[in-house]
Formats: sequence, structure tokens, C-alpha cells
Amino acid sequence: MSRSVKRGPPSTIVIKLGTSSIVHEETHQPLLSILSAVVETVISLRSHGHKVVLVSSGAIGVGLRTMDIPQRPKSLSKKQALAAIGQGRLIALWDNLFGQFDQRTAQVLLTRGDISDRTRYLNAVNTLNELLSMGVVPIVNENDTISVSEIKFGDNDTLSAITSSMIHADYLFLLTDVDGLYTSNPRKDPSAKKLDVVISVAAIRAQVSTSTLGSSLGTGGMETKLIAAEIATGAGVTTVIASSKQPSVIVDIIDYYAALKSTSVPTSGAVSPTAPQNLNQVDLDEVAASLSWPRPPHTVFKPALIPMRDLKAWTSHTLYPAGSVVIDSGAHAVLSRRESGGRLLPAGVLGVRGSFASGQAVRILVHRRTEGVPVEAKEVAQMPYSNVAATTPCTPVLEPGASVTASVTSLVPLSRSGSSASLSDDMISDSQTITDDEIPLIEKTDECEIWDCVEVGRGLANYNSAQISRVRGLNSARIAQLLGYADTEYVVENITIRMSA
Ligand SMILES: Nc1ncnc2c1ncn2[C@@H]1O[C@H](COP(=O)(O)OP(=O)(O)O)[C@@H](O)[C@H]1O
Ligand SMILES: N[C@@H](CCC(=O)OP(=O)(O)O)C(=O)O
Repeated sequence: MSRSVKRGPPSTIVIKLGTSSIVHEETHQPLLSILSAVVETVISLRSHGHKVVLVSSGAIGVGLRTMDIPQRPKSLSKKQALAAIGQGRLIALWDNLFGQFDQRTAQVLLTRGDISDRTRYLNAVNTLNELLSMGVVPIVNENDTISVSEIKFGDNDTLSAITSSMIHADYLFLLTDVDGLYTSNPRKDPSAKKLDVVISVAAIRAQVSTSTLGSSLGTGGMETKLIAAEIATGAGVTTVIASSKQPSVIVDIIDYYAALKSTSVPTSGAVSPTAPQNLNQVDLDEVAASLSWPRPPHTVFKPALIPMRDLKAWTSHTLYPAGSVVIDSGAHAVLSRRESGGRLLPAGVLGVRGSFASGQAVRILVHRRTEGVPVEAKEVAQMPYSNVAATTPCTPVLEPGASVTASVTSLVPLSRSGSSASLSDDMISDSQTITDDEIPLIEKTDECEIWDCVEVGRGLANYNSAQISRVRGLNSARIAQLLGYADTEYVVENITIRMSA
């Protein structure tokens, strides 16, 4: 942007660069011009006082080139081996490029399993913050070598969103081979239109198709970017999808929003000290019209006005749930209200699934009637969680002794139709059989009704699975009678309910 710029306050910025921007899709040679331009952009941002974290994919891509293997293998162990081979070279490449500007870097490799433990999570947060205050650029990737589905982020879009939530970043930039979110895949549909501003990911889902993937190297295509945007904006992080072909667009975008924020409070042309800090408070269309600057190409996702508390964000997005608590629709309605405080009383519990200990994370499943609509087609909820979208047919009525198979599709994205046909081999589908004990006891009402259980949120269990099963459906006064103690009247706390579920 070639105008005199009144810069905004220093920000914390997470930049995620996908494989398609790091290595050539066919030759797997490193895209040095992009990498160098990213480094120059990071140096420029640092010189403006910003703190920057880089989330870099590309370990497997670099490994493919090192071993002269033409295609990304299907087997997990081969991919893990290639990541181990490529990661060293990848970090050496980054360190070399940053070294030209005397910029120090640090390698941070994470798995979801690592940060599922609250203490280890806080250690990772402290390390990242310490690195940033030392003026170092942390370069984050998933520790692919040891990641299996239970402890995997699954894709670096999600990892970057969780990283930005961990360090309370102001911005998350998802740099990729397209310059924003389109109504459908612009590689396949020439009539696809770019969206400039997204206020709510849940609200725009019906307007966009993300079911087709991009390059043969990327993981998840646009769907995982939407999930990442939902996680990051929920944590108060302004999220941007922009093209990696011109990384300096990041500087333009940050300056652009600093100008919009300062313009949004009319104070006879001066930057107001009371200019809004959260982009959510700015009517972008109105203010942009009054600003004569050209809009840099990108899609912005506005951050939540009231960000999720750190503990809730951790519970919702970081923890791998050990089991599930099935609730009725009345309890779901109560939990959807802010006044509920995200706490569940036993009266609304229909049953539990899986074995979990007190203190572990659990899925909250709501049990509801689908009125004859096939479950698989209707209810593939697009959860803002990176690794599980669960929909469980419970047809028609659950009784003790019945056997039910819960189909739990791991590693979203799922296409809107629920079909996994277009998904890459990374999106593994597991099946998990629920035993008799785990089936919620539900009154038999109508043989023709079809029931399903849909994940609507996550929380932390205050009692173990057997205990919650014993007190299900009862007044909380019965907890002490039945369990011999009652630390709390709530069976699950810190519940985050997805409002669009
Ligand atoms: N609605 C959409 N808008 C934009 N891109 C889309 C859309 N649906 C699918 N895509 C595809 O997503 C790709 C980007 O995802 P991906 O290949 O995983 O990139 P990365 O490696 O950068 O993470 C684009 O190249 C595009 O083909
Ligand atoms: N951790 C993997 C990248 C996984 C991933 O999400 O890739 P991408 O979709 O290209 O960002 C690697 O370094 O190869």
C-alpha cells in the first residue's frame, strides 16, 4: 500500500502456510520465491512491532522430494516417516532464510495429545509466549511422527487456530493457493464468487460449497479452513484467508483494518483513543465505503464479540473426549442459554457412552427425533472441532440389551452431504460399537420414530461415567444418596454448546 499509514497498535499474528504454498505440487521442489516473500513479510511485521508465529506445513512434501517419491503415500507409517525426513530440511530452510535477516527462529512440534493435559498445555503456552517476548519467530508444525488419530490435530489449519487461541493472537492468516473463500471451489467452478466478510461461519455454510479438495498435497481443502476460522473467531481472533502468492498482502490487510477501526469513530479526522479494538464492532461495509483505500484481496472472518474463555476454548478444541453424555432436548435448550453457565444437572441426562473419569473431557450428545429423515444425510453437523463430528443413529428406540453402532467420523472435514467420497485418505472413518451398558435408557414411544444423537458441544465431567449413569434423569439432591458424596450438583461443567447445532 503506497500511502502514508497510521499504524495500529502492535499485534500478535499467526501465519499459516499450507503445503501447496511450500512445495511444487508435481516436482515437490520448494517454492523459494514464496518462502522468501513470507520471510520478508515476517521481518517487516516484526519491524512494525508485531509478534509473529509461523505455522508451517510441508514436512511430508519436502520428504517426498528428498526421497524422490512421486506421490503422497496412503499408509500412515510412510507419511510419518516422510514427515520425519522432511521436517529437518524444512526447518533448516526456514532458519536459513530468516538467518539472512539475523532473525532467530524456534521449532515447536505439537500434538493434540501433548496439550490435552492442562499442565502441558500451559507449558506450551508459556514457551510460545516466552519465545515471542525473546523476539524469536516460533515455527510450529504437527509432530506427525507420533500423531495417530486420537492425538492428532489432523491438519495444520486446526493447529494454527488452536495456536492462535493459545496465545490470544489478534490475527490468524491462513495463506493458501486461493485468495479467499469462494461460494464454491474456484479451481473447478469459474462462476464461483469470493466472499469479502464472514460474520458467522455457521450462518454462511448454506451459501458455500467446500466439498472438493485443492492440490493433491494439501489436507482438508477449504473445509478445514472454515473449521479453523470457527475455532479462532470463537476465541476472539480475526481470521483471514489470503493468497500466499503475495504474502506482503498481510501488511496491507493489517494496515487496512487499523485504518478502518480508527475511521469508525468519527473524531474530526483524528485517530480516536476510543477506536474499537474488536473488528466485530466495526460495520465494515459502511466504514470501507468512507475510506478511499482499495481493499486488499482476502476474506475476513469477524471475531466473536465475547471470546470464549481460555478454559472453555481448551476444553472444546484441544481435549480429546474420553466419552459422551447423552442429554435430552430440554437440557440442550437450557444449555444453549448463556445463563446456564455451561453446567449440566443430572435431570437432563439420558445416559453415558464410553468410560471416562471425573475431570476428563466428554462430548455432549443430544438425543432427538429426526421424524423419518435419514440420519446420515440430515445430521452431519459441521462441528467447530477439528477431529470429530459425530452423528449416531439410534433407530428406532433404545432399550437395554439392544446393540447400536455409532458411526463416529474422525478428522473432519465432511462434505455437506455427509458423503466422504471426495475426502483424502487422511480423513479416516472409525466405527465404534456401543455396549449395552452405554446405551441410554429411553422410554419407548413410537416404533416408527427415528432417533439420533448429535454432538452439540463438549465439557468437563465432574463425576465418572458409571456415577453419571447412576444419577441420570434424577434430581441433583439424589447424588449424595446414590454416590455417597456430592462435590457438586452439576454432572458436567465448562460446557460449550455450538449454537447452530
Ligand atoms: N469454496 C471454496 N473456496 C475456495 N477454495 C476452495 C473452496 N472449496 C475448495 N477449495 C479448494 O481449497 C484449496 C485450498 O486448500 P488446500 O489445498 O488444503 O490448501 P493448503 O495446502 O494451503 O492448506 C484451494 O486450492 C481450492 O481448490
Ligand atoms: N503436518 C503436515 C501438514 C498437514 C497439513 O495440514 O497440510 P496442509 O493442508 O497443506 O496445511 C506436514 O508438515 O506435511
